[in-house]
This record gives sequence, C-alpha cells and structure tokens, in this order.
Amino acid sequence: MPLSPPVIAPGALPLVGHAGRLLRDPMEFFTAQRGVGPVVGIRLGPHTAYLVTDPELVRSMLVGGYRDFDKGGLFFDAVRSLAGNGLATCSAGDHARQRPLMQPAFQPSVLPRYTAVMSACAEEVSGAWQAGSTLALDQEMRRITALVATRTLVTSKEGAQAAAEVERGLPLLLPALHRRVFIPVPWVHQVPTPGNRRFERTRARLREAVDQVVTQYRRSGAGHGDLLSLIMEARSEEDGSGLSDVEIRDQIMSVLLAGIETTASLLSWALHLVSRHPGVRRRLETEVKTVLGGRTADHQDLVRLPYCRYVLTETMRLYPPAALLSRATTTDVELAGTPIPAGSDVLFCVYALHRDPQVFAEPGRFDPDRWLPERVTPVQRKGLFSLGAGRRKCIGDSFGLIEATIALATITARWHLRPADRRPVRPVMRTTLMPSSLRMTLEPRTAGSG
Ligand code: HEM
Repeated sequence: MPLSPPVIAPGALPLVGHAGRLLRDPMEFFTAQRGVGPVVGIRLGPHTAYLVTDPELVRSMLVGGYRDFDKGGLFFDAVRSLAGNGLATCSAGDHARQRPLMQPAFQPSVLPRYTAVMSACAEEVSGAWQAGSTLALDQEMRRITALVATRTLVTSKEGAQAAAEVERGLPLLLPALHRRVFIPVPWVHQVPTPGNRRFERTRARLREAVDQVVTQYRRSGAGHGDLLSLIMEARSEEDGSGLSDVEIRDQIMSVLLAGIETTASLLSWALHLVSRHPGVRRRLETEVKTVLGGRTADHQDLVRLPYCRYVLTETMRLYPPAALLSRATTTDVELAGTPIPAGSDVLFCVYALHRDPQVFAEPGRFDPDRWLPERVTPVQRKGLFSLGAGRRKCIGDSFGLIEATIALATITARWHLRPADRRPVRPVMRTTLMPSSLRMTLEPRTAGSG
C-alpha cells in the first residue's frame, strides 16, 4: 500500500488546533472522525497525534503490536503524573516483570473471598439511603467502590485513609488530569494558579497517604489477607525478587485509581440506563428477586445473574469507563498506509469504536440482549474494548465485574431509582467517563413490586 500522511480532522484552529473541541466534547469529536479515515491526524497546538478509528486496527495494535505501541502518549503521560510507573502505565519492559508479580492477587481462586465483602459494602451504603430522598448516585457509587477497596485491596487503617484520600481527591484530580491530556504543555500546569495549587496539594496528600501504607505494611509484615499483601509477597520465578517499595507504592496508587473510579463509572451508567428503560428494569428486578429472594448476594449467585451481566456489558459498550486510551510508538510504524514516526502519540476512543454500526447494529440503542449467547457474534466480541485487549488487558476485570454485579443486584433488590433531573444526562470525560449529573429519587421496592 502506498504511504501517505494522515488526513487531518476538519476544524483545526490556528495555534490551538482541535484542543478547544476536545476539551468541550471529546466523545462527540472522536465519534465524528470515523468517516474521515481509519487513521486521523489531530492537532494540539504544534503537536500532531494520530487517532485510530478502525476497530480491527486497534485490536492489531493492542494484541500483536504491544511493543511497537507501548504505554505512553497523551492519556497515559497524564495518568503517569499521578499513578507513577505502576502496572497500568509502565512500559513493555517493566510490564513483563510486573504483571507476573501482580497476577496471583487477581487469580480466580482468590476472588470468592472478596465477594462477601463486596456484598456487605453494597448493603451498607444502599441500606443507609432514606426512602423519598434524592441523592447524587455517582457519588454513592464511588462510596461503595472506595469502601470495597478499603476492605479488599488495602485493609489496614492506613489503607482506609489512603482510599478515603482517593475518594475525596478524585473528583478534583481526574478533571485536571483530563485537561492535561489535551493541553500537553507542561508549563501551563505549573503556573501557580489556585487550580494548579489545589491539584498539587491533593496529589501530595494522596502520595503521602499511600507512602504510609507501604511503610506500615513493611513494618508489620504483609499477611493482612488482602490484595496488597499478595502483591507484596509475590516473588519472581526467575530470580526470586519481589517488587521494590517504589513499585509497590505505584501499584497501590494504580489499583486504587483503577479499582475505585472505573467500577464507580460502570455502576453509575448502569443505574442511569436501567432507570430510563422500564423493560430492562423489570427483567432485572425479576432476575434479582428470583435468585436472591430477599437474601444477601454471594459468590454462587454470580452465575445465576446472567441478565445483570448483560446489562453491565451493554453499559460498558455504550459508556466505557476507560473511554479514551493512548499509546506511544517506540519505532517507525505504519497503520493502514499512514506512516507514524517513532515517539508519536496514538489515540483510540473506546466510546467511538463501540458506536461503529459495522460492528454493532443500531449502536446507540441500549440492548442488553445483544450479549445473549445465541445472539452475540464474534465480530461483536472482538469489537468490544471496554476492558482492553492483549497483554495489557485489565488485570482487575473479574474483580470489577463481580463487584459491579453484586452492587447492581443489591441496589435493584432494595430500590426503584427515579431520575430527579429533567436535564439530559451527558457523558463527561473526567479521565474516566462519568455522567454529567446523576441525581435520583429513591423509592423502596415493595414486596409486590417485582
Ligand atoms: C469494571 C471496571 C473496570 C474497567 C472498565 C477497566 C478498564 C480497563 C482497561 C480498558 C484497561 C486497559 C487499558 C489499556 O489498554 O491501556 C485496564 C487495565 C488495568 N486495570 Fe482495569 N478496569 C476496571 C476495573 C479494574 C479494577 C477493579 C482494578 C483493580 C482492582 C483494575 C486495575 C487495572 C490495572 C492494574 C490495569 C493495567 C493492566 C496491565 O497493563 O497489565 N481495573 N482496565
């Protein structure tokens, strides 16, 4: 194929390029680029990034090309400023060493021990809600996932403090990180404006809290029976070495960020979609009532809640929590006839990829049944990137899905959620994709309402 430079996305302004549109409504902007070409140039000031819009090209990049397309680029450079060099952000070389050391903490045999805790956390938060009250459900979902983190990932007193700092700090840190993605000019973020100072203060508090966790686990020995203990105890099969203190600090930060915010986003969108689709809500309520019959959800229930899973999978298709991801090329490469020099930023927008009508019929429709075993197609399975693909696929995928299934079932068993806002709920990029607002009024489910 003859090589030619990328087509540049229309609408670039002098000096700033596409930065304004990207800051205003990135999902709309990225979705609009599908028709422009499989690889589209995006201008951010003097900088050109490459947006890949073709699902097959993205898969080939993630699966076969993971060394040429390494972690980095606009999105991960920004995340690295918070999460350091943990598993989610490290380069392929570090990843080959870190992933086997992290894997034992996430293997299927350890997950059942967390399910009861997840169930108790969802009961605790949703059990404290008052009938008739109106709540910001996205914040409540973050309360559940932060509580789960403190009771499964890092269970010490210091761990609870670190998770509380994450819960408090994320609403400020994540939108700021998002701005850093599209304004990749370091000095802009170093000017001592009130916003930048708040960012620095919050980040410093978070780092300090996480450092205290590492110090305390080192002093008292791991053995807390939590995920962090498993990570600290892991040893390389090759040379018997474990993770260093700095690596452990970065893993805690990564796991807290990834674990709390992504699952909170998934749950928020699921509650939003279910509240707007009465047919889906009724089927969900029937399944939950039949399976749980008023008792608390446990690990054995997971296989008996398939509709819950289809609802969550479909939610992540329409509103993937990790909606925008990036890579940095480590060598000169070529994608669909476009030459991409080493050191370039390559972006892919999972939200836009999931709305490709070639892959998903009626892509804008919320249809959990498209994931029924008799309906789902290989093209759909391959076109789903909500949990990534290839070697960098989400390590917490089962953990997050179990947590979301249990929380969705627990909330559905207790409550009807009625949207309290007339304004449409819009997707807003705050590093993860969150609803612009999710105020809902709570009505208890009566015995006969399912
Ligand atoms: C259901 C909610 C979740 C979603 C949608 C999600 C999404 C993702 C995605 C898309 C990736 C790949 C990113 C890329 O290719 O650049 C990823 C990686 C990762 N996730 Fe998740 N995640 C979720 C839950 C979790 C949880 C609960 C944890 C930890 C407890 C976690 C920890 C990680 C880590 C450490 C990585 C990096 C893996 C690697 O590079 O080897 N995630 N996640």
